[in-house]
Amino acid sequence: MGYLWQEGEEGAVKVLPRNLAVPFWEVSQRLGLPPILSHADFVLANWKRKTPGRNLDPIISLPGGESLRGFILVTLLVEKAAVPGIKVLRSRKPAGARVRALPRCCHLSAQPLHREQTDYVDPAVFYSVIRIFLSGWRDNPAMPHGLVYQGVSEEPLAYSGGSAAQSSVLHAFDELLGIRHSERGGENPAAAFLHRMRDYMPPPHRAFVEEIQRAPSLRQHVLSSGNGKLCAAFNQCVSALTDFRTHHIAIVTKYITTAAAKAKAGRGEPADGAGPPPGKPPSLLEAKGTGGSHIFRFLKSVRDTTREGMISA
Ligand code: HEM
Repeated sequence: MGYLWQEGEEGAVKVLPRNLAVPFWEVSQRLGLPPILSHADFVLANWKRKTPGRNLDPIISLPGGESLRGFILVTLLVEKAAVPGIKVLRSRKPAGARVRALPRCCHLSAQPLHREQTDYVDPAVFYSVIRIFLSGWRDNPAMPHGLVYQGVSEEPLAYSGGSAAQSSVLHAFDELLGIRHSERGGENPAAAFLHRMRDYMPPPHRAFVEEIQRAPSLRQHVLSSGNGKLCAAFNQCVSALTDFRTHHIAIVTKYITTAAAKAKAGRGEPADGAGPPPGKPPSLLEAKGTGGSHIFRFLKSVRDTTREGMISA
């Protein structure tokens, strides 16, 4: 990603030389991941302890200094906060017990997102320095034809950039609660995007999400139980997930929309130590996510479908 984007979006490299492309391709094939930086590489596997039992540090880095470190580690904390929920989800306890245990776990995931992201990641650094390095070469006007992986394919290949949309956590909770983003009337770009993001998950994570999708419907179980307490617990989970997505929209507004406006007005100077922005602040992806989706239309549609997953009394 560093090699590709180091000159900014106007100087993006269109051909990845053979000595980088071939090993990258082969390692990715072995891992069952696409040959581009993904959530799995950048967050899930990208941490080490500074010293045994002490705080964490990322293993691989990109420009962005302390803000990059914060961005990686806070995202990792959200994953960690979801662990109790995932454990409940995997447990063999009866469905009712699992629904009752879940609301507390779903709530946890939102906490680090809105509190700590704001404390540790400078929006100007995120927008002007970090973001471009997460960009992909699919649906990206800076690289409309994709990237030629020399020695792998003569035709350019197109892949979406790294995004927490590739995390299995939200996909797993959605499947568990029966929140089907695809049911909002046939062809739904948000659903198609989210579904495509599963190709960027490590194969066991993808298999886990698909296993939950195939399992008997928890929602149906709660509905047919006629048990008010169970319905309330189920709705608390849906509500926690909706809140998480609402907070996330606020984060994206701050880190992309407001930061872009400040950068345009020349008021978005990254703090010292973040490294220089690669070229001009990126503008081509202002309204689009790193995965190429139209950000707010996409995020709001996903949030609204989540809310619609509530069971009415
Ligand atoms: C500076 C902080 C962040 C920014 C600017 C940001 C930005 C975005 C954008 C633009 C998208 C749209 C999809 C794409 O094209 O990539 C997205 C999706 C998503 N992000 Fe973030 N994000 C941030 C932090 C996080 C964190 C910490 C998490 C938690 C793990 C997270 C979870 C998600 C999820 C799950 C989606 C898919 C949509 C959904 O399921 O609601 N994001 N994000």
